[in-house]
Amino acid sequence: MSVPVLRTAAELRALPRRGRRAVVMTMGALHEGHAGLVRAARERVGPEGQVVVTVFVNPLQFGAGEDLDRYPRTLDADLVVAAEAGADAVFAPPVAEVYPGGEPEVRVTAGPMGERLEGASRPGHFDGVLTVVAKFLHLTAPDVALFGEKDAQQLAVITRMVRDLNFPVEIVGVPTVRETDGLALSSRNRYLSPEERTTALALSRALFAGRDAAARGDGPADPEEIRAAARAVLAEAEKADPPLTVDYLALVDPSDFTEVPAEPGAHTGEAVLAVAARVGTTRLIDNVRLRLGGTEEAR
Ligand SMILES: Nc1ncnc2c1ncn2[C@@H]1O[C@H](COP(=O)(O)OP(=O)(O)OP(=O)(O)O)[C@@H](O)[C@H]1O
Ligand SMILES: CC(C)(CO)[C@@H](O)C(=O)[O-]
Ligand code: BAL
Repeated sequence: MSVPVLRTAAELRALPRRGRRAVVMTMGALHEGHAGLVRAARERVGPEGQVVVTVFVNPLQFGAGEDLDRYPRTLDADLVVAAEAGADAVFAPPVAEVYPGGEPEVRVTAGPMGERLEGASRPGHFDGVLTVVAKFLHLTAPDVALFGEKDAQQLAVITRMVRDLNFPVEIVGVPTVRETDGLALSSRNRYLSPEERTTALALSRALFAGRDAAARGDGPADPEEIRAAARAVLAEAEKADPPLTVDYLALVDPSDFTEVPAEPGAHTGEAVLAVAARVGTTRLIDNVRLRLGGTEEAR
């Protein structure tokens, strides 16, 4: 099974439009989470529509000392995954095609939301993400763009950019795909040794413990109990061998990623419990959505 690979903006422009067009943006090293996004894209546009997958490791969103150089680049395998999941074309440009003048002087700024959690740990990260997402939305001109809830803050800043800057596209979030033991699929999982992977399971276990705490009782959930339940699991993993180092654990409002206040009932409706941690040299993130009214969200 094969899929056409487009390397330049000119080749992409020459791709004839067919029905509604969906785009799934990725950094490659495709896994079943990405395949799920492509299948969801196909469902959105139907058999007569068009699904374009982008594969691009965007240097602009990596900070100094991050894993830009070692990030897995597996285009041949990615083409197979994209084709099998139902993509019609893959746009995989070289860096010089996306940034012909070198680093762009003009960028999209993510604003205050881009400085919280992931943005605090990775300064400038979301400006880099939004700049390339804006470029790819212009280049692919989709009716709909799909992003994973695994990167919940990224999904929120992209949704905000599209609203604030009037991009004519629908943004759709797709639930996180997990291994049967709970680990969220991520391209960076392939950095993990078997022992590190065992420790890394604490991320999802902590989130599920927080979600269980939210579902206990009848009244409004207690944010401090949720945080404490998750923190207890992480604390154990900080003593494991190899250990986990927590970057942040936060219970936030999904629309702007501000912290949910400690008092039960002060924030009603949905919240996101998010975690970032390092195991060895690998930094992983994960999150779950939960209802502070006490009703458990479906996984
Ligand atoms: N497990 C998953 N379930 C659903 N969507 C996912 C999953 N993993 C990644 N995605 C989504 O796929 C898109 C491309 O993400 P990306 O290529 O960075 O993959 P990744 O596995 O998150 O990689 P990384 O390890 O670099 O974070 C994003 O919208 C991301 O949220
Ligand atoms: C959205 C994205 C493709 C932009 O480089 C990237 O941040 C990712 O893979 O999530
Ligand atoms: N999946 C988010 C892209 C990044 O970590 O840079």
